[in-house]
Amino acid sequence: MRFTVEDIDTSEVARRKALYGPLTEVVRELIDATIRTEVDDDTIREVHAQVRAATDRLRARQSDGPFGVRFTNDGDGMAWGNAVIGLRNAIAPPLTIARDPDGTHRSQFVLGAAYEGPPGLVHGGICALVLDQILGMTALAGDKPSFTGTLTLRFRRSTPLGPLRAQARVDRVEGVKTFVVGSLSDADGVTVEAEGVFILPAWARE
Ligand SMILES: CCCCCCCC(=O)SCCNC(=O)CCNC(=O)[C@H](O)C(C)(C)COP(=O)(O)OP(=O)(O)OC[C@H]1O[C@@H](n2cnc3c(N)ncnc32)[C@H](O)[C@@H]1OP(=O)(O)O
Repeated sequence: MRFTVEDIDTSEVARRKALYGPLTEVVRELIDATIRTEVDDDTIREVHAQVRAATDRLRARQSDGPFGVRFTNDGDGMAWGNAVIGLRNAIAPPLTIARDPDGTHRSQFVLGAAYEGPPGLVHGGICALVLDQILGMTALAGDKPSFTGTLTLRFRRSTPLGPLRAQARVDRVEGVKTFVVGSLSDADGVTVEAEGVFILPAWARE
């Protein structure tokens, strides 16, 4: 499992954020544009060649596998490949998740065309993806890892593409298990309710 430490300071983290963040954002826009474009066939073929060339340039030097979850010496996490919050992951919406003083976690975000399931609606698996992340981050206590053991969703009504909110809070802790509840909402209220059991794995117990 790739939890690694990188010997870099905050200015280097800021430099990398400023470098990679805009690249990820333009690729995210490219995904949306690819779904929604109605330009002519020749333009599609030209853009295809340009994107192929850009991809080949990035591939000229790359890591062997996924990004992993990296930490600085100060313990700041860089989950930059994460599918929901990753700074370098263009398929991440991305979510910015804030923690209230009482431990509740919240996020406001927009899901566009790339997250469609039924027409105009968010794919159910994407709802699960977003809720797994926010419930999982809520379950974390200190530097202990916590893995989703069970995630239960109730889709109360369809979730429209567009602006959404998610929130989660710890319901209770029983030994190595943390029970978290949360929801996904649109402007009219809750669309999906979630309950999760997050577990401190045996290999991380003292
Ligand atoms: C930065 C934050 C990011 C958050 C990202 C979102 C979170 C994720 O996506 S995590 C990835 C998805 N999840 C996984 O891949 C987990 C795969 N499963 C595993 O690794 C293991 O089965 C794991 C860790 C869940 C449990 O294994 P292990 O540590 O051996 O547990 P074990 O010692 O047998 O059981 C401990 C307790 O948990 C319970 N338990 C075990 N598995 C489960 C489960 N799947 N669901 C509910 N309870 C469970 C047991 O009954 C036991 O309870 P009790 O203490 O009352 O007897």
